[in-house]
Amino acid sequence: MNSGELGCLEGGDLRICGELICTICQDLYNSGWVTGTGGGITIRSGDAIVIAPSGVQKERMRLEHLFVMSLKTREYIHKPLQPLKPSQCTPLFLAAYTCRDAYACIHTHSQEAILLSELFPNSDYFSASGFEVLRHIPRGTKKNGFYSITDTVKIPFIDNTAHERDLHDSLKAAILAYPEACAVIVRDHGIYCWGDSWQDTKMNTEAVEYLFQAYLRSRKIKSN
Ligand SMILES: CSCCC(=O)C(=O)COP(=O)(O)O
Ligand SMILES: [Zn+2]
Repeated sequence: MNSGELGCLEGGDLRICGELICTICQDLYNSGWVTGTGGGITIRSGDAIVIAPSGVQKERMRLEHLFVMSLKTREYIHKPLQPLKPSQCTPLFLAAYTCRDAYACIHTHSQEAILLSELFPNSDYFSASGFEVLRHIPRGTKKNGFYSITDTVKIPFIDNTAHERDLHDSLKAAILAYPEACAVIVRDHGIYCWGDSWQDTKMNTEAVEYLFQAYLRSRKIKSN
């Protein structure tokens, strides 16, 4: 464990990851995809993963509030000096890192994810075809290429639970059952979305959330 307020977040790649986490959380808040203390993001640099604290307004976080964990040992390399706990999303972020070799993971609380849960109460997945934005959604990872407009993308649903940590097993099962998905919808809660880098993770989240918005709007117009 490094000493000092920032420890290993003082400089180098981990500081950059930490600064990105703070900035991207502000973007998520301004997009309306997180409110209150909900949602979050983690970013990885090699074996080190940077994690936000739990129960704080994520758009107001600063570097000194962040945790750093070793992916291999699961031990904390750095903890904030303030009495904070790591995000309850940590086991879920770890599922994306280990099952998909992701380099970042974003958790939103978007209303569109909630609306889709209501619209498809009995479906195992949300599916869509015919949208331009599909060309920006990877088949699980960009190493497998991207969807085309005529393809059908499937994004699995999992049921919500009272505690974030209890979502772990079903999230992991969905990640493994849908290798061509880069996101999972937690019913009536939000999404987890990952990627091969922080940039890919941010773009994948934007593309998936955009698809949800476009799908719901187009469905509304067609039903009028
Ligand atoms: C069901 S747990 C509620 C917390 C939550 O959904 C969330 O997104 C934020 O968790 P955190 O621990 O990072 O504040
Ligand atoms: Zn949440």
